[in-house]
Amino acid sequence: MIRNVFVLNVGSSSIKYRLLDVDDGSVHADGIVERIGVPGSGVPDHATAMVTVLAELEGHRIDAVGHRVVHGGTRFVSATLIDDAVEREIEALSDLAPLHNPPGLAGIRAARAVLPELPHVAVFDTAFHATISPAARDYAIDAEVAAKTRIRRFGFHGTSIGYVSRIAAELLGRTGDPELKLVVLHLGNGASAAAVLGGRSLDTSMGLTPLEGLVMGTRSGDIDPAIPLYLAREHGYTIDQLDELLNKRSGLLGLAGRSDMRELVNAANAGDERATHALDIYVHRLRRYIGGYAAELGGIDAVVFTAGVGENSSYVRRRAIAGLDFLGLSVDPELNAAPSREARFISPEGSPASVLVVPTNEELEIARETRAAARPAG
Ligand SMILES: Nc1ncnc2c1ncn2[C@@H]1O[C@H](COP(=O)(O)OP(=O)(O)O)[C@@H](O)[C@H]1O
Ligand SMILES: CC(=O)OP(=O)(O)O
Ligand SMILES: [Mg+2]
Repeated sequence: MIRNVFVLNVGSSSIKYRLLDVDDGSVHADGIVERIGVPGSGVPDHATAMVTVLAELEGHRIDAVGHRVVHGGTRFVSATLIDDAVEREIEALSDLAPLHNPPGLAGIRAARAVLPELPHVAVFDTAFHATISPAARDYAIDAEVAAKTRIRRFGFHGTSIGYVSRIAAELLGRTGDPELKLVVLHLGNGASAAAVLGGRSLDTSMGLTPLEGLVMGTRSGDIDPAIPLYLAREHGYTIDQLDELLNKRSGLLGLAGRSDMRELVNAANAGDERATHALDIYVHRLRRYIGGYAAELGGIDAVVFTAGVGENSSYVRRRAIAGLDFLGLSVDPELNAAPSREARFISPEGSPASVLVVPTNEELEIARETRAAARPAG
C-alpha cells in the first residue's frame, strides 16, 4: 500500500521537498535546499542536494516518490510512472522548457539513483491543460512551421489549478456540474489565469512556455512579439540576453525593482510611484484576462484566487474585482481583509457570482497523483 509519498519540486537552484501521508494529508517532513550550484554554498549540484535531503528523512518510511515536471509536451497528458524510457522522453522535452525541465530531470536522476527500489512518478504542470480548445491552443502563425517545431499553447500550473477547481466546486456545492464556469487565478512568482468549464481547462494564459500571459515577479507576460525582434535588430541583443531580460529582469522586478508582492504593496502605500505603476499594470492585465475568459465561458460563476499572492494579497484581490459588478462579481471588504488559511468566500452573501480564496496544495495533489499512477506497477 502506498501511503507515505515523498514529493519533490526541483528548481534550477533549489529543491523543495515534502513527505506526506496521502490518506490524511499530514506532513511528516518538509524543507528546502537553496543555492544549489552557487559558489561557496557547499551544494555543488542536485545530486549532492538530494543526499542532504534524504539524510533529513532518515528513519521515515517512504512508499513512492512524486516529481513535479513542468513541461510534459504532447507526450504526457497525465501523471506517469518513470522508467528509463520516460526519463529520456522528459529529457527530450527540455528544449521547450529550458529553465524548468532540466532541474526537474536532475532531481529525477538523483532521486532514482538514491531510492532505486521505489516507484517514481512524474506529475506534469501541463497535463491539466490537455483539454484546452483548439482555438485557444493554436497560435496564428504558419501552420507548417508550428507543426514542425511543436509550437502551440500548453499552459502550466495545472496541478494547482486542477486542485483548487475541485475545492471551489465543493465550496459552491456544484461538484461534478459540467456547466460550472470558473476563472482560476494562480498568482505566485509565476502566475497563470485559466478558464475552467465543468472541471476541465478551456483556456489558460501561459503558452508554449511559462512566459506568456500575466505580469509575474520577474517575467513580462504578454508583450508585442516584435519587441525582441526590435531589440535584437536595432539594439544588438543576443538570444540569451533577450531570454534573461524577459524571464528574469521583467515583470514587477523590472518595473519597480522588486518582485515580492508584499514589498511592492508596502512601497506603493508609502508613496513609491514606480511601485504604484507596476501594480496598475499587474492589475490591468489580470482584469483583461478575467473579462476575456468571461466571454469564452459565457459568464462566470466564480473567480478563484490562489498561490502566494492570490491567497494573501487582499490588495490585489480588491483591485482585480473592483468595478466588475456587471459580471455579478464583487468583494466584501471585511471578508477580503480577514486573514485565514481556509478555502472561503470573499464575495458578499447572495451575490450573483462568487469570489473565492482557495489555498493551493500542489504537494498533496502530486502525492495523490503519484499514488494513482504508481498503483498498477504494485
Ligand atoms: N502576505 C502576503 N501579502 C502579499 N503577498 C504575499 C504575501 N505572502 C506571500 N506573498 C507573495 O506571494 C508570492 C510568492 O508566491 P508563491 O506561490 O509562494 O510563489 P512560487 O511558488 O511561484 O515561488 C510573492 O510575490 C510574495 O510576495
Ligand atoms: C510553470 C511555472 O511558472 O512555475 P513557477 O511558478 O513555479 O515558476
Ligand atoms: Mg508556485
